[in-house]
Amino acid sequence: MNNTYEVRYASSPEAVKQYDTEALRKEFLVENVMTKDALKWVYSHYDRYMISGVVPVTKSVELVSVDPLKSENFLDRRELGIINIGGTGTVTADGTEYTLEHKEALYLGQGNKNVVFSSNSGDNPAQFYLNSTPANKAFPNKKIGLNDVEVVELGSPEKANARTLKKYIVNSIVDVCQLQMGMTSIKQGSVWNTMPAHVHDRRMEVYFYIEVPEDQAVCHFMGQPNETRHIWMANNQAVISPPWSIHSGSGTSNYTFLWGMAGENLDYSDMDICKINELR
Ligand SMILES: O=C(O)C(=O)C[C@H](O)C(=O)CO
Ligand SMILES: [Zn+2]
Repeated sequence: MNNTYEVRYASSPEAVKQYDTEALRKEFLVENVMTKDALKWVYSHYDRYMISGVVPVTKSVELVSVDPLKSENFLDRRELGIINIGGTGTVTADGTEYTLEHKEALYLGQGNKNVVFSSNSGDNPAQFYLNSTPANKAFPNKKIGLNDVEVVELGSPEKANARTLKKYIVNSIVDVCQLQMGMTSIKQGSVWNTMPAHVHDRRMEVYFYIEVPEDQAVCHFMGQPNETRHIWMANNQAVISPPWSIHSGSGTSNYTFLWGMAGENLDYSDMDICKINELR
């Protein structure tokens, strides 16, 4: 099957307190995000956020609707964000071709019907990371190149959290209904992302860890600030962060991650910052 899906229901903070390692991983970790020549979706009931990744190697892959959407076309009532973490690729949307180089992004608005993903070379295929959220208005498609992103330098080497955050799909760059996406790269010698940690009960979030060396790992922290849990993660794995949860990580080396979110507002800086010495 070229297009499959898996549903993840939402869990309450009280329920998650009781989860063991296996249950936490089953509910929140997405182990296989990037699929060769096919699209496999995770449909989260947190803000009906959808997560997938496609690596077209031997053929082009078409975006088709999946059963939970009950719509003829995938984007009839949705918007889609795409970030390419592989070689050069092309996304064709209703006949318009968008070439995405490594770490370039594309926003596709509600109403696109025929969307096809392809790689320029099967030897160095594109790796399209996809996030989709419900939409109620058709905004124009827009490519976001490396010169279009908003860059923010955060943290410091002394606190082991020096990192570069790049905003790709945010409402100061592209008109969106609710989707926001970007990329944060931890600098060499630093290990922490999103520390001090924060919560934004208005928006859920999904992290997709990339550029984690094969023999290394990232420990992702989640939970309410006074009741945290952790999930050990490998390269190219994603984790769903409920709106009531912190989302932060520490690696055994430096790494990069793509973040995406959706919910009540489009205010990236609307975060309730946690005091580090009050985390439990
Ligand atoms: O390193 C960071 O800090 C982040 O990348 C934070 C995410 O962008 C985020 O959590 C946005 O709400
Ligand atoms: Zn956040």
